Amino acid sequence: MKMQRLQRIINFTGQYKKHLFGAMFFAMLSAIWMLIPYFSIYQLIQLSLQGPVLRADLMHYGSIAVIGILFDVLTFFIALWLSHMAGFRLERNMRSYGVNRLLTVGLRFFDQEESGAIRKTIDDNASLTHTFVAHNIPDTIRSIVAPALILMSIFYINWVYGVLMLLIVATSLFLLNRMIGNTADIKHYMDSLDEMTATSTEFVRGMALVKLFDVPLTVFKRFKQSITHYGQWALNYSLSVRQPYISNQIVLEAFPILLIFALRWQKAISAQFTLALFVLIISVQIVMLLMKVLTIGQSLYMSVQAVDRIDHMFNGYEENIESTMATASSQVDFANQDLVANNIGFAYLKDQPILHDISFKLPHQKMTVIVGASGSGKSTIAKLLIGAYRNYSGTITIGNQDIKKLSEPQLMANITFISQHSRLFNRSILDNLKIANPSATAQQIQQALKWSACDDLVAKLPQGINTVIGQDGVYLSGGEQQRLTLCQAFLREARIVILDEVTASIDAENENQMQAAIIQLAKEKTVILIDHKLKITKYADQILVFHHGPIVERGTHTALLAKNGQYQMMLDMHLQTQNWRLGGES
Ligand SMILES: Nc1ncnc2c1ncn2[C@@H]1O[C@H](COP(=O)(O)OP(=O)(O)OP(=O)(O)O)[C@@H](O)[C@H]1O
Repeated sequence: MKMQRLQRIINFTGQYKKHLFGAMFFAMLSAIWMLIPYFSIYQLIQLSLQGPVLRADLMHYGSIAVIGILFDVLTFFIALWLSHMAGFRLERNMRSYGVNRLLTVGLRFFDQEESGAIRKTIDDNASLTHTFVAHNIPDTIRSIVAPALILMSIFYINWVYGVLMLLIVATSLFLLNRMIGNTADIKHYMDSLDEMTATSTEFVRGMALVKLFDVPLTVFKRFKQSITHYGQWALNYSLSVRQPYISNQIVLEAFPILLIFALRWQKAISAQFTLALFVLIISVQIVMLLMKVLTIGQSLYMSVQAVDRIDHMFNGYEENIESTMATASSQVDFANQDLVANNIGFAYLKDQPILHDISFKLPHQKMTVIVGASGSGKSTIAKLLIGAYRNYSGTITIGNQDIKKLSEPQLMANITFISQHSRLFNRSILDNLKIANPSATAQQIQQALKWSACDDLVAKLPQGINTVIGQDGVYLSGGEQQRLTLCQAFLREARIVILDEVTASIDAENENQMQAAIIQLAKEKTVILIDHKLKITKYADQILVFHHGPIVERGTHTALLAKNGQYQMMLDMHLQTQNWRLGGES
């Protein structure tokens, strides 16, 4: 299973797979060159036992050692260069994979997952696999091949020393393995690290608010808890590896020290003793190299997890698209069609209903305003209308088409959805408008700019409609951006426009201009406006009042005022808050 997953990571290197195999080959060569200095030392020890070592011998074996080191460095450099080529391609392909999967998931995904977390999951996991391929693979090859060759050579020289070396290395590796901990611990470590990173992002984002409102830092309790949790895990982990760590140090360091003491009591240095000392010293080197092999298990686990983590983020979000694949290719046209919702019931979480028995009709080319208390489900119904969630009870039809049977592209070709979070790209205004309708003529664009009250705004910009947003100090206010997104709505051919709280955070002047634009838009298209300012409601053909589940009132502004019910109450409260503000100003 792990091999298959490893194969999957390697497949992400694409055409650079051969670079990876090249890197493995050069890493093997470098391991052979790495042994040359040890060979020189061994030869010099042998010579020293036969008498004083000649300068010429020293120069000879010294030169061989230097050549060995140079070739070791060169071949390992080539190995790393090739593995980095493969690693960077892998990282790029992993990112493309993540981005392509973004295109396959339904809108529900973007409602449930935070954009920052999505970016982080794709970016961080892609870099994790890069480290594995670019660094760990050549390191591991070298760290396996070199010790294996050393061990074989020692066995060849003297099998007793071979066994001695094997014993030292095996004991040390056993202890080191205990130090690494199990995969559950590593997963725990990664999870708590992720949690700490996520909460730290929240901490940085929220800092401005803390300063503005002068609130105590206790609001970041979750951040503190995540640090404590991570710290606690790290401490427990360190304490749990205390014993094997100390034992390992004894194996690696105390034995050679004991041998040096033993040396003092020797009358003459025997060849056997010198060889034993050489074996011990070289064993330490082997353990150092093999340590890297042990940690590769950890890196491999983390890399395999990396692909799984990206997959996991998307799992379950493709169902919308798959279930409607059959009809995806056919075009549908909502022109002159009414939108009808019948007995809609919906809950994000089981047993926590948000919408209950909702029925309404949105006549085409009319303006419907949805109002209601915060959390009453206004945005939720909009999400159902655009097909982001399809697990609701009841039916939503446009003409005779059940929207559950339409694919997301079919729906989005006919519906424009704009929320207060809609943003423009940092491209020219014209480019942004063309995104809404690539075939819009200059005349249509001028008309849309006029209707959305953006013509003056564009005229004031240094390069007019070709001005690039965010460049040369050109920035647009939130209200100006909202007006331009409304201009996009005019340009789109979609017959239905849903506007979710688009005037929520804009000033009075922008609001008046937006209001005029929305009234104009309703002459062209079917408009559904979710609103809490209750200024535009008097122009609506229909108002739907939501109240935590069902629709409690419906009708025109005048009809609802006559009812003197929930709508009137909301209006009174709104007026009251406006008076408070006026009072504050005076
Ligand atoms: N993605 C989601 N997952 C789970 N619950 C959600 C999600 N989005 C909204 N909710 C919950 O559904 C309820 C209705 O939310 P919704 O955003 O539809 O209300 P709203 O009427 O638009 O409120 P507001 O006027 O404050 O924007 C709220 O209790 C909210 O917490």
